[in-house]
Amino acid sequence: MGRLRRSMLYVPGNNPGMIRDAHIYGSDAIMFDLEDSVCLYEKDAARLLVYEALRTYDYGRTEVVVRVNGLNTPYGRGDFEAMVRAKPDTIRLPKTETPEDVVEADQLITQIEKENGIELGTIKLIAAVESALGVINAYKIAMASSRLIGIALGAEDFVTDLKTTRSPDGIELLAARSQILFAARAAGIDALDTVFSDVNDEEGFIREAKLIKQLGFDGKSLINPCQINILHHIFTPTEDEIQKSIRVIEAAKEAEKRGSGVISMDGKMVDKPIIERAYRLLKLADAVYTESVEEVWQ
Ligand SMILES: CC(=O)SCCNC(=O)CCNC(=O)[C@H](O)C(C)(C)COP(=O)(O)OP(=O)(O)OC[C@H]1O[C@@H](n2cnc3c(N)ncnc32)[C@H](O)[C@@H]1OP(=O)(O)O
Ligand SMILES: O=C([O-])CC(=O)C(=O)O
Ligand SMILES: [Mg+2]
Repeated sequence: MGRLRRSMLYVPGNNPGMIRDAHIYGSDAIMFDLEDSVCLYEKDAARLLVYEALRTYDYGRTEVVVRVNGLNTPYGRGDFEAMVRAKPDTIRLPKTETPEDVVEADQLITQIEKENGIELGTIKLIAAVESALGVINAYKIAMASSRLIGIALGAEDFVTDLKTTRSPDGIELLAARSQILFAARAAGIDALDTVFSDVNDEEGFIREAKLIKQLGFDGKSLINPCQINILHHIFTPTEDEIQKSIRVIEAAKEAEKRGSGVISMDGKMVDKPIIERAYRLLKLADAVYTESVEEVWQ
């Protein structure tokens, strides 16, 4: 099982207080933003602030991601130059539309790594898809670089591109979410869902988090610390699921001894894919309980 990426907390890159304390809330990743949460006249200041923070603070085991500006903007190149040298774990490329966007970012990172004596391939990439063209190209994007560890949806920009808005049940996002998920699974990387923008709508957030987990996503971007524990709770296997998985595996081992591939448990068929899911659930439970910081669900 790879790194847990249930929760990625966006932190505006121009907010010194939030940047210093971002990891204390216990999200799996923190994502310093140089793009759309930073207005044009603060772009340079934010880049400098995040650069200094990355070189100064110890964020412990939390994955550190920076969302840079795209290379088709006046800020993109400077963001890459500074951020690669500051060595976050991962750079998130916004508004990715083609595999060439990823290749261009990959080559630039390689060049900066070389110039600064950083081991090649150190900095990983997440490609965020935020337009119809990006969704159509999702698989090619997901396959475009060995640095890619995930492909993500940026729904606010996406619905704007589609000329619609976000609805409570998210029907307008279903096709894009599915396409991104297929692309991620086919490429063997993580599928990461978008932000839920109404901090005060807890019920709506829970509904969306359950939906994306059921679709198969590995996690979701967040905008506020109050969303972290709710999301982690939804992504944590229940005691019941854990016990059932243990029984499935025990029954499968017994069946194997008897030379039988398919068995029945509580009236339901248990065969290879079900056994594989049981192992995966136990691995997730193990990662959640051993790797994540304490979480209290009340
Ligand atoms: C479409 C897109 O591109 S979305 C991605 C870009 N957007 C962002 O990055 C926005 C990130 N989120 C935020 O800036 C804020 O959460 C807001 C503006 C939405 C709400 O801010 P507030 O009203 O201050 O939130 P709230 O009152 O819940 O904050 C509680 C505490 O959490 C801190 N906090 C809030 N959001 C964050 C965050 N994203 N990261 C780190 N700390 C945070 C606050 O500083 C505050 O700390 P304090 O108690 O020490 O003062
Ligand atoms: O990455 C995200 O979820 C936030 C974002 O940029 C968008 O929704 O357009
Ligand atoms: Mg966006």
